[in-house]
Amino acid sequence: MSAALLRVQGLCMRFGGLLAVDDIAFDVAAHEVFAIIGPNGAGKTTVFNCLSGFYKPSHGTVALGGHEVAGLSSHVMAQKGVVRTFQNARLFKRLTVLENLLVAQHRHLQTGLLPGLLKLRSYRAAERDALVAAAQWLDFMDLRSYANRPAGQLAYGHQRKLEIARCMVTRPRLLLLDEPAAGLNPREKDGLRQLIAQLRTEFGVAILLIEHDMSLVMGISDRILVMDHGKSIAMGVPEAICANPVVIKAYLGEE
Ligand SMILES: Nc1ncnc2c1ncn2[C@@H]1O[C@H](COP(=O)(O)OP(=O)(O)OP(=O)(O)O)[C@@H](O)[C@H]1O
Repeated sequence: MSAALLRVQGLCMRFGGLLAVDDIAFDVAAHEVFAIIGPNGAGKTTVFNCLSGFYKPSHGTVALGGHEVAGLSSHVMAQKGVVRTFQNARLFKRLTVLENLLVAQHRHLQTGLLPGLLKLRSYRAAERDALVAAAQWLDFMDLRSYANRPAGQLAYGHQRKLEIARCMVTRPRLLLLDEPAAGLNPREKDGLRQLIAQLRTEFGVAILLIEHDMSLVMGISDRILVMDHGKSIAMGVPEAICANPVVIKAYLGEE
């Protein structure tokens, strides 16, 4: 396996008396699909929040491409190529689908106020590039016919696709997907499975996902970390995780 893109070591997150994340360690390689699973309240989302700049970890290190990034803001993490989706799609619901994709790039590129006010050539070029990239992702996600609709009016499955497009339009190195299959119908889940495979192979992004849909997780993940009560209880390839009695007891057994 190639060198780690993301290396997490000794990660802890404490909320008062609760150690929600307790000494978690794992690597994600470039182009890898890595899943974190575990029962409700295991600490999965808290790990995501620590990796994407929403929480400053209580302890531990997070290295991206060999550089320490623990505690940086979500905005800086996005500039470094780490972006995420949320359990419930967080979009600018009153902006159009296209505008959502443009805003994502503006926040990312930071062409600056002055060039924008003066409409300098560099600003116009950035605007044009942003439109081209947005159009490409609208096509790729089959959302072009909704381009001028407010995002909040899209069907839920389309909103989830738009949220992933909004991440991808910033050309991330690592995409964090928080329960991407939640609320999707079986056909949409099949589409998601294909989409994740394509994002990795065609766009070279590594994917870290939290997911409760075991069929999806087992079908798309290279490796899986299982958490329970904040701790890591198993890590390995899907076949090994499925056959691990500790995992079956803690997680699969409660289905
Ligand atoms: N901001 C917070 N303040 C206090 N406690 C928190 C906070 N965020 C999470 N927790 C607690 O930390 C623990 C882990 O929560 P977390 O949301 O990370 O679990 P999870 O594995 O993502 O669960 P789920 O699968 O239900 O989303 C839970 O006991 C939760 O109540």
